Amino acid sequence: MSFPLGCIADDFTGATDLANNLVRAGMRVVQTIGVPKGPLGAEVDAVVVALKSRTIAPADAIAQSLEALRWLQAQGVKQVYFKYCSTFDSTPQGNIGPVTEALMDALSTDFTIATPAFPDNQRTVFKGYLFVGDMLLSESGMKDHPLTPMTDANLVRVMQAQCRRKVGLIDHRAVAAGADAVRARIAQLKADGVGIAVVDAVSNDDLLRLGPALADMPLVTAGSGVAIGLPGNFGIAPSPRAAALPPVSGLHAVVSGSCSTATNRQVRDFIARGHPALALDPIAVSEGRQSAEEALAWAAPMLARGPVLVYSTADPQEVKATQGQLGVEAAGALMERTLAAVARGLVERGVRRLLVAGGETSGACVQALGIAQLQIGAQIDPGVPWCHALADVAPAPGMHIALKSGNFGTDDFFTKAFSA
Ligand SMILES: Nc1ncnc2c1ncn2[C@@H]1O[C@H](COP(=O)(O)OP(=O)(O)OP(=O)(O)O)[C@@H](O)[C@H]1O
Ligand SMILES: O=C(O)[C@@H](O)C(=O)CO
Repeated sequence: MSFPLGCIADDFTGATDLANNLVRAGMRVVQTIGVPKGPLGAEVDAVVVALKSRTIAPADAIAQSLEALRWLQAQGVKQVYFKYCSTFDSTPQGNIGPVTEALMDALSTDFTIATPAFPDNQRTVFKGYLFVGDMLLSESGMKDHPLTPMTDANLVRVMQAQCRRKVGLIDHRAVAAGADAVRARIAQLKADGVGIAVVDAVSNDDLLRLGPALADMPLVTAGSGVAIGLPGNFGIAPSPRAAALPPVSGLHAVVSGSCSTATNRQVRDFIARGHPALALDPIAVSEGRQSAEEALAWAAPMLARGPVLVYSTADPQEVKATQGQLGVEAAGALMERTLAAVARGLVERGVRRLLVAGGETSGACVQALGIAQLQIGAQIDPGVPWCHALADVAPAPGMHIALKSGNFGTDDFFTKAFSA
């Protein structure tokens, strides 16, 4: 079965974020975990292939993205969307620039756009500068990111450092004037030898005006925001039917390995509401004083009463101290393994609505559950929908799972999600 829009996302929660915006704009969307081996076997309007290519070596990110592109082309897609983070997470080596150029080469196209604008989550671009809330990207927490510190908010400069092609800007004057003005600006940029243009957008209206100007572009690169303006190009309008998921019934749980500011607030809020929560300490786990089995033994009698939380979420000082003792990668890998085993054990014990917080943690949990694809449902908060999946331990009728990016969601997200 063919579908018109094919997407490649550089991480799992980011893929879900993109899929969520497409669903809200009326598309029926499936997210695949990695590149599928064959055709999908489901009737959809878009597929998002979720990779884990954000921080791997550029050559590997290119190879994986091209493999995803070949699969999408074999399904007959009309347009390709490369999704990266709304905070433009990358290093001077990539991977946003190198993957964009490799996809342009493979699609034989001489022009594309680049914009992480996602106004629903306070990511706006003006005069080529990315703002996170009221702060420039370079003044936000992203300046201290351990893997992709973002110290320059000027995206034309950031993108140019990663690209061979000339990078330009479609500024807010053109976007505010509408699709014809954007088309005229693109023609001018092409005549000046520009191959990739950063696009200003400070509101959803900007993104909706931009959409029609992208109708004939073989490749679009962006955060998830641009997605709200694309389904109209394929004659698709918003409809609640796009978000309908097969119903499931069962127990509720949250697993959190994210240590972001937002997730720390969400954990505190969940506990303050009197819900049962168990903290896993990486040092105790590394010394065998805590384990996934123990966490499951703690959770089992509690599950019938409502959602339980198992978390290793900690504040920055605790995380630093742990990393100092175990090493950054070893601490991360240990907790990903442990929380993934907890997620699997919870589903084995009857959990059928599972919320996972953190991109890496989500990747580990989805893989431990043997989930190959997710059907995207209704939004809980911007960027985070409930999804339906079949897992090794949750065969038909399956389970509902939500993958929350570290920075997304309101403080009461862990309780609100289960009443959504
Ligand atoms: N207490 C802890 N100390 C050190 N590392 C931890 C601790 N708890 C979790 N980790 C690790 O920190 C990393 C958190 O990354 P993850 O991507 O899951 O969350 P995030 O960065 O908040 O989310 P996103 O990528 O969506 O922004 C994981 O590798 C996790 O295993
Ligand atoms: O765009 C975002 O901010 C998210 O979808 C994401 O990619 C977080 O990793």
